[in-house]
Amino acid sequence: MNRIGVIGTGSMGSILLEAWLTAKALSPTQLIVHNRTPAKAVRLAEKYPGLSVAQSNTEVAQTSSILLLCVKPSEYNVLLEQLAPALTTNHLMITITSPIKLKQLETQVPCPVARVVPSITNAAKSGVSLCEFGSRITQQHRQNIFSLFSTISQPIEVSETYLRVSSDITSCGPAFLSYILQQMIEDAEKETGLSHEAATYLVTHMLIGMGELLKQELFTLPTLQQRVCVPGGITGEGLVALQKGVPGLFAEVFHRTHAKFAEDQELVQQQWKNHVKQH
Ligand SMILES: NC(=O)C1=CN([C@@H]2O[C@H](COP(=O)(O)OP(=O)(O)OC[C@H]3O[C@@H](n4cnc5c(N)ncnc54)[C@H](OP(=O)(O)O)[C@@H]3O)[C@@H](O)[C@H]2O)C=CC1
Ligand SMILES: O=C(O)[C@@H]1CCC=N1
Repeated sequence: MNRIGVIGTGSMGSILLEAWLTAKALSPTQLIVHNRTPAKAVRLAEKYPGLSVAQSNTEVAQTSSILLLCVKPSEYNVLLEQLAPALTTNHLMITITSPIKLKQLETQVPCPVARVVPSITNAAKSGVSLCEFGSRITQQHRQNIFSLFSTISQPIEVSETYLRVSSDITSCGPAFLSYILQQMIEDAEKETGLSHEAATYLVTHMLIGMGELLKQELFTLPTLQQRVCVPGGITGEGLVALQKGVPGLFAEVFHRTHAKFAEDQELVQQQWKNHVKQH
């Protein structure tokens, strides 16, 4: 595998890097990193001997063929400017952010570009990563991307149309579901006096067990409900409350994420236009 340059070792950049290293899918010498605040990158190099820290993004581009961009959308302008002197048609650029269209990115760089939207679940070498490929991507690039991300996730290809909602489910989903489960814990505490610790323990292990049932394909989501809902039993009573409050709730979630996404896309476009004017 070619050397991989990870740019931005914040939350997601470091999660991906550590997932590959702990999975032994990559060795530290196959990676070079750079972060705007150097201390974050240095800490990783101390933890994983052999991992190189570049002094600049130009150095990352000069010493690696795959560039994994793990910065936020608003940080792309500066980053692309820093990379420009060293970028060639032989690089493969992978962005992990959603609001920047691949077509837009292709106008700024000479190399093939792809998007892989990861998920925090990849930290456990689990969950999905969403892949979208730009027009310069070859079959070989696809294979390389799939093989790299399959060591820590289930990579699947998505079209731009469904990228947002797919990412809402796979990347934002862990936050949404943990919020709901947090409510279960708090209400159990409030309504019955069960300790926070005990409720957290029960909820956590219920979720792990449920994940196992799905993983082992012993049940699907609908058959799980059917089997737990004993006719005339207690679960059905509890579900009545959920049936009142939950339908439509995720429609609102998706409306909000899509609106924020459109806002971010617009902001990026404006930023890029202003940037071009200034130069
Ligand atoms: N968190 C998640 O679960 C997921 C996040 N994503 C996407 O990943 C992207 C990054 O998110 P996240 O990791 O949470 O954000 P963070 O802010 O934690 O990480 C971004 C990092 O990029 C660094 N950075 C910014 N500009 C540069 C530059 N020019 N050169 C080098 N490093 C730079 C920042 O440095 P500094 O230390 O100076 O701030 C920071 O460490 C976002 O677009 C997000 O949508 C995608 C899927 C899931
Ligand atoms: O909250 C965010 O913007 C990112 C996108 C996917 C997960 N986290």
